[in-house]
Amino acid sequence: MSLLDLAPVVPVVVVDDAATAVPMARALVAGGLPLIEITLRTEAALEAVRRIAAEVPDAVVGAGTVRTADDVTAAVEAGSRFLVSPGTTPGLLAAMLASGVPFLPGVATATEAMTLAERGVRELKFFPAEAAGGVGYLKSLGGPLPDVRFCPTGGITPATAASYLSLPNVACVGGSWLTPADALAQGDYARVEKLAAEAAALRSR
Ligand SMILES: O=C(O)C(=O)C[C@H](O)[C@H](O)COP(=O)(O)O
Repeated sequence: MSLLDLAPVVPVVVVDDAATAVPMARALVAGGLPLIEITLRTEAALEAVRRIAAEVPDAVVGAGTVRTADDVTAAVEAGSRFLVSPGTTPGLLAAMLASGVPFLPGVATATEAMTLAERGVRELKFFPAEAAGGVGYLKSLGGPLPDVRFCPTGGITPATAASYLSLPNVACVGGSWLTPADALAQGDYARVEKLAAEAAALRSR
């Protein structure tokens, strides 16, 4: 089974304070979303990955915003069990292939998806989903590229997630709406759990 089949929604989290990481991850898991992507955009990100990997065994924590080979090394050393990137360069792809963990490289065009499929990589992040063409664009890619599965991310909301999930080439969607910055800042993990439970109830087909 693929990582993409663990949950219909992958929470994409920006962690400003590593102290929020463990209770946040517990709330997401309790709500039914075990796959958690911590974006490497903040100083606290790697520490957040370390803490979740050590203290929340039911979570499958990974790193997002992976852009370089050094990011790959740091993310895996911290305990990331998967890697997600916004786009894919040859150097980054080589590092991800060598990492030993599953990864979702970012693409936004048919050519990029075909280039990765040529390398045997057929589970991809479609980013930035809404801005790059949304549901209609992914539906169009499904005709000529039926063997490629996507996790669209970028601009997806609770209101639009279901329409993405209804596509046969969409396995799950990613989004930041599960962990609003104010909820994390206030320690409102009950709100995170509620948002996660609503998202977990979205069915893919
Ligand atoms: O950080 C990364 O690796 C990215 O590629 C960008 C994120 O996937 C989006 O920023 C998701 O955020 P929303 O659009 O608010 O749901």
